[in-house]
Formats: sequence, structure tokens, C-alpha cells
Amino acid sequence: MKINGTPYRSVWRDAQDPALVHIFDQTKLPWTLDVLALREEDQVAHAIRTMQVRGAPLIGAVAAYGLAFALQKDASDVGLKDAAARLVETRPTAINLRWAIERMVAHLQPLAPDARVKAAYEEADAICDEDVQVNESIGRHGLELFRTLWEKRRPGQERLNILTHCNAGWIATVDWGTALAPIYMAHDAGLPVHVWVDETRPRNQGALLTAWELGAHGVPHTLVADNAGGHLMQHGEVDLVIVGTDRVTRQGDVANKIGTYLKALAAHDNNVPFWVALPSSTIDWRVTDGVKEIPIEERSGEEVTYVHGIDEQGQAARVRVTPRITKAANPAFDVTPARLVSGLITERGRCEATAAALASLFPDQAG
Ligand SMILES: CSC[C@H]1O[C@H](OP(=O)(O)O)[C@H](O)[C@@H]1O
Repeated sequence: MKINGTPYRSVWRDAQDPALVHIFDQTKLPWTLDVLALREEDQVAHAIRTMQVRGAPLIGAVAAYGLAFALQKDASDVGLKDAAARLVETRPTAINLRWAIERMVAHLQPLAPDARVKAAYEEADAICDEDVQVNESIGRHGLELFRTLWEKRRPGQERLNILTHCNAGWIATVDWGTALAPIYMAHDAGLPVHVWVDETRPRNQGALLTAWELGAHGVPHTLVADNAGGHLMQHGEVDLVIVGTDRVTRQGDVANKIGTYLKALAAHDNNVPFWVALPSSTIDWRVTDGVKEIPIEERSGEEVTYVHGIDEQGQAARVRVTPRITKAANPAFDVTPARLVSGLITERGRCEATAAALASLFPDQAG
């Protein structure tokens, strides 16, 4: 997507030194556009753990380059296996991380060690290019859904009100985003979309990243507290909810940023369509019951007891919002059961959140 008129991806190879890979430091957005240069596996692991880079598809793509970095030091079978294990361990919930690393290992394992580094960069490049194409396709399929909803609008309705949670925009993927891709396309096609942006405590991906993305693209949006969504739905202010996801099970259960489940409950109670946008790399065919089987990342309680922002002088500030002795729990994701999901928007089209529908859309993957 464009930043001040310049097209960017969220991860890219250095033009002068192709061994180098760049990302934005997302912990500094939207206040500064800090570009990080990565060339070591450890830098990639740190960037993923600290959420300098985040977003399910993007952490998979960046981890793929992290494996290329590791192989420069040790391209042996053991080196490949150990680096893959270290990178997969950096965050437990988003399946795209495991998917990308497993794809890289399957591609590299059969090669002679001295051919692995070049092949690793090429396969990581391919993962990035495919992510862009897949998300563009998700955007087109989501746009069809938006057009259908807009055609059914109430007399006098002036805008299509969409609520989204967290950030599943272009900065959470290599480009376009998943949940935000159809929003960009609908806006560019002239549909009068308006987005209610959940702030998304505690890391505020909505307030900091989704608001920044939509503002930069000129998409009308309004930031709301996470707890406001149910009220908006009760009062007819939301025509659909669309979110991204970090892992979908073979029966359609959806792991996503903490708070998503509560939005799905409110949507269900108010007959508001609740849609999930995802690339098929986010489907974990090895798990069925998401609540029982998907590991939920537990992050530091200080992400809850402190907030990050900038002060009146524009300086970065970290402010405690609780008594010093207060401890916080911080599960970073929750699981929305398929029964609360109206449908899934994938690169191959839309489908119900059911085992049969997913297997029918992805017979080559369902096994
Ligand atoms: C396009 S998937 C983005 C997905 O990842 C986010 O999690 P995090 O910011 O912790 O990486 C969130 O769950 C989004 O829905």
C-alpha cells in the first residue's frame, strides 16, 4: 500500500544488499516510520517476539527470511532443523509461522547444503509474492460481499458501517491485508464504507495501526473503545463485522486477537453478519476444536498495566495505568467457535465456517 504516495510492502529485500531484509518497526507506528534492517536469525526472532513485526501472515514471511539468515551460518541438516525449531517457537498462536517454516524446510531439506541459502531467499520471496496475490483475491471476494450488503441497505442508509477488531491490514501481511483488503477495494470502487475501529487493548493495534492505515488511504473511520461494539450493534450502527485471524481449525473455529469472541457474541445476538478473512495458510488442518486445541499466547502483564503513546511534546512515553502492586493477566488471543461465524473469505472465495465447506474449497489441503 502507499505511504505518502510511495508504494510499500511491509517486508522487502534491500536493493543494494539483497542479503538484507527490511521491515517497519511496528512498535513505533504511527508516530515514526522506523525501517529496520535484518540480516541475523536472532534479529528476526526478537522482532517477532517484541512485535516489531506482527500479523499472522507477515510473521510467517519474515520468519522465512530468518531461516535464510540462519543457513548462512549453518546450512547442515541439523542447522536447518534447529533454526526452524527456534523460529517456530517465537510465537505460538498464529499458524502462518509454522506453515511458512514447514514450507521452507520441505523445500530446502532435499537440497545440498551449499544450495540452501540461495534457495531459502528465493522461497521466502515466493511466500511474499504469493501473500500479496492471495490477499488481493481475498479483497475481491470480500468486495462482492460488501456490494451484496450495500444493495440490501435500508432506505436512506448513507454508508456501509463495518466494524473491525485489531489490525488485519496491509501492515499485518506483505500487502493489502486480509480483513482490510475488501475495505480498501470497496472504498476505491466508490462504495461509501465507514469503519468502526476497535482500539484493541492492550497493544492497541486498532488505534495505532488500523486507524493509521485507513487514514492514510482516506477511508472514513471512527475509533471506538473495545467495549463499545455491542452497543453500536444494538443500535443498528453496524452492518457487518470483519476480522482477520491467526488460526482457523478444520471445522471453522477462529483464533484471533483477544476480544474477537466478545464481538462475535454481540454480532450473533444482534443478527449482525460476522465474517473472517484469511489466506488458506491460516487454516490448521491438524486441529478441529479450537477452544481445546489452539495454544493461546500469554504475553507480559505489563502490556496491560502500561500504555505506550507520545506526550504533548511528541516524545514516546510509557505510562502505568494501574496501582504499582497490580498484576495483570494478558491472554493475547481467543477462539470464536464456528457457530458464531457467518462465513470465511479466502483467496478461493467465500464459504461457511464448516468442515465440509472448507474441505470442499480446499480439497487439495484438507487431507
Ligand atoms: C492478518 S492476520 C492479523 C492478526 O494478527 C494479529 O495479532 P498480532 O497483532 O498479535 O500479531 C491479530 O490477531 C490480527 O487479526
